[in-house]
Parts: sequence; structure tokens; C-alpha cells
Amino acid sequence: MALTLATITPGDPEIFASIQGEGPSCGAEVAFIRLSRCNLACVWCDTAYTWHWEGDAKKFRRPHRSGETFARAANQVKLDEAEAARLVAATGRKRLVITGGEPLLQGAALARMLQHLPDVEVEIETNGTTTAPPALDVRVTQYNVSPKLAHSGNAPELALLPERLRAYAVDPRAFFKFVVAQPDDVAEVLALSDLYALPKERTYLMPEGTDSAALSARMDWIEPLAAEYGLQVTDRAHIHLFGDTRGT
Ligand SMILES: Nc1nc2[nH]cc(C(=O)O)c2c(=O)[nH]1
Ligand code: SF4
Ligand SMILES: [Mg+2]
Repeated sequence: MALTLATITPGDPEIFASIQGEGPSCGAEVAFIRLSRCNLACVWCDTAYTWHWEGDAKKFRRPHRSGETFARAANQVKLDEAEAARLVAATGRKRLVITGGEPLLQGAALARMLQHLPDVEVEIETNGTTTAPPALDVRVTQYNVSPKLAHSGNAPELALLPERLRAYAVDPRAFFKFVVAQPDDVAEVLALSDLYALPKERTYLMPEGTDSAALSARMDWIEPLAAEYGLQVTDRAHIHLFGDTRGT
């Protein structure tokens, strides 16, 4: 069995040390591991190299606004769990952020990898459509759940699963992080927050964007709206620091 990881360059698995750029632990010194594949298809996804494949039959092709497609061979790498754990340990970080793509599509393999990392704290970035198997869930300190709004282009019946959102809402480890691109998106967040009883102290608005200027422009209206409605805000610190690059 193995994990299918994203790559920084062909053949080089996307495992790296950085700071957490988003959400409640923004600024923390962490390691990242990025898994390949996603069950959703956000038109603005900043990691389309985990799912937008060259050569996918047209009827299966999920649109992305860039139009760019990626070769699987260059953008995926299989690694056994012990080797992935060794590369995580080599970063020297004591906290690991597991991201993707949608990392919970490989929950069982992640649980096996973590058996080799007994002292590492774990944070998971997920789109909220799936759950961790129990062997993984017991290792998780924090879930950063990012449900996708209408502007993502995903069908709501695929992106917003009521029983999953309700389960995360009552889990004190789960924080909700909504990507917003325009003020109207906040109305949608508030409606979902009411419908699924998402606690506002655990609900963050985050600007959509992959450059500093776009993020800052959106923060200008996000901050006052968040204050008005009692929601939290997060920037994307790594984009300001490093730009939109792999392995950061
Ligand atoms: N530094 C840094 N922080 C992040 N927080 C969430 C990320 C993600 O891609 O899920 C991410 C990322 O890619 N880099
Ligand atoms: S859920 Fe995340 S990884 Fe999947 S397409 Fe959307 S933004 Fe990209
Ligand atoms: Mg990212």
C-alpha cells in the first residue's frame, strides 16, 4: 500500500517545512504533506495539479478557470507510508498539516503513516465532504474544514453534505474556513452557518486569491463584514511571503 502524493518537481514528493499560512493556527511552524486527487473541482482551485489531468476524457473533465491541465506522471508520486513518514520527520517539525487535493480520500494510508510519527501533532485541511477513519481521527488535533460555496462551481449536492457538516459543527477540533471572492458570498456563509449550526467563533472567512494584491483588496471588505456578523477572518500568509509556489 502507498500514498499518492503531489509533487514539487517531477518525482519529488510535496513534503516541506513552512509556516501554516491559513486559519486558527496561522503562523505556526509546521511541516506539510500534500496528497494528490480531489473529489471536488473548484474553478479557482490553487492546486489543480492534484486533479486536473491531461488526457481525461472530455465527459469526465471538470472545468478549471485556467484551462491548464497536468500530466499525472509528473504531478503524482507514490510513496510507501514509512518513507513518507521519514521525509516528514526529516523536516524537524513537531506539527504536521495534511493537505491536498482532498487528503481524506487516503485516510487509511495516512493513519498508517502516522504510526511512524507517534509524537507529531496533526492538522488536516479538508473540503468537508468526507470523514477520517477512526484510526486517523484519534490522531487529529485540528480539522480545517473548507466547505465550497456556489462560486466554486461544484454542485451543492456534492460539496455540501448535511450530515458531514453537522458532525464537524459539533466537533470542537473543527474550524470552518470559507473561501470568499465577493461580498455576496458572505450571505451564503451566514445561511450555511444557520442551517448547520456552525459556531461563529470557529468560522473563518478567507479571501480567494493567489497574489498579495488580490488578497489585500478582498480583505478590505471581508474584515468589516466579519466584524458585523461575528465571524473570524484569516489571510493567506504564505502567499504574501512566498507567492503561489509549490512546496511553500
Ligand atoms: N504555508 C502554507 N499554508 C497553508 N495552509 C493551507 C494550505 C493548503 O494548501 O491547504 C497551505 C499551503 O499550501 N502553504
Ligand atoms: S476542494 Fe480543495 S483541492 Fe479540491 S478542487 Fe476545491 S480547492 Fe482544489
Ligand atoms: Mg494552498
